[in-house]
Amino acid sequence: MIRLEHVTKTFQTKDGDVHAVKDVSLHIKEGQIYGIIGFSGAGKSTLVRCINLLERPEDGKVIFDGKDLLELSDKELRQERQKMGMIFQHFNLMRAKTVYENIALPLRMMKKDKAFIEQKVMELLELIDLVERKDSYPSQLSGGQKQRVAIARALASEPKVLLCDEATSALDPQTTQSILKLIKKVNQEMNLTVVMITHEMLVVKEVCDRVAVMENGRVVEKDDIVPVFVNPIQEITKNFINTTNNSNKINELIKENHPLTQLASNQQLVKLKYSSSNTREALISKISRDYNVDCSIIFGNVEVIKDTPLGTLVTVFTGEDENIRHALDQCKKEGVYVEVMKRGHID
Ligand SMILES: Nc1ncnc2c1ncn2[C@@H]1O[C@H](COP(=O)(O)OP(=O)(O)OP(=O)(O)O)[C@@H](O)[C@H]1O
Repeated sequence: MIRLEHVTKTFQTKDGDVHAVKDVSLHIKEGQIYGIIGFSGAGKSTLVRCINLLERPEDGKVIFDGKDLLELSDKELRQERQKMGMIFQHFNLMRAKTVYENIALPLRMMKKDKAFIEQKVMELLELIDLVERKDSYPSQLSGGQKQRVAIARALASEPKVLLCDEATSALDPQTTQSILKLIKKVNQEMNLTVVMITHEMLVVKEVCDRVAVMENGRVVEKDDIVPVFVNPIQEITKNFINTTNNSNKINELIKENHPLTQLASNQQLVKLKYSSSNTREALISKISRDYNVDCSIIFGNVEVIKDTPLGTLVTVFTGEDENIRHALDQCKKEGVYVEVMKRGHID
């Protein structure tokens, strides 16, 4: 659906060149919800604005629906842009227009007739559950309601893609959930491809199928969502993931040499992560029996990544070195992520 190939965007400023996006290649498939995460200034907004050419990259290709957008005439580009809706952190609604008129705006620009507009806007108002507020003005709505109107306006031209630039960043956690639910719904019911820029891993965890992590203009890691959560490679990705649960607390306890993490010479402290719901009990008791090791869990957590449960266990393994090694090899064979966090040593 969208293929970015070696996209590069540099801004010339009076203080010199700002390399906002450097050599980024991504493939966003039809029907996917694709997250782009990074800290402020990482280049996320610039990258997403390169997708609809609100920013023109100086290098690379932006291929949408098989067409290289950089090769199109202005008229052709306008047509392709109609297939991409966009929503923003601060909603960008027209203050002097009602909810109804805000949603109707793109249809009026497309010169659709009155009956078509009426039907489409009412459909969209029902979708966003705001039929009763059709004559309200944006200033009379809550943040969540404004974002719903912005989503309806973005969907009015029946786009194939919805670009979301920090769409939930100005909203409280509960309203964020309701907007994410709406985005998931339109993704599933309308087969809409969604690109979500965010600095919140919780948003990615809730809705995305795939994620790219940006740092200093580059994509430093990209993968499907479950593998990223099970086995993040880059430090920045690990830090983002740590914001979604408290399993990193154990690292602090290790640093402090907390009694929970003090080990005898025949013990190892091991983090296990698994992505299917029934692995835990069966695997732990099985390896304990088969390899003659004791496993005592000191931390356990299950979180749901999109719709997949992902478990984390921090476990003290007690036994012969050789036996623990075999037990951990068995875990790896079963698809469990294994990280030895600390080994006991002979004083
Ligand atoms: N029009 C512009 N002119 C000059 N520099 C720009 C322009 N737009 C963005 N930048 C710079 O490019 C870099 C990337 O900015 P961008 O807004 O893409 O990052 P971001 O990850 O979306 O951050 P944020 O979440 O804060 O918006 C920053 O250093 C920013 O200052």
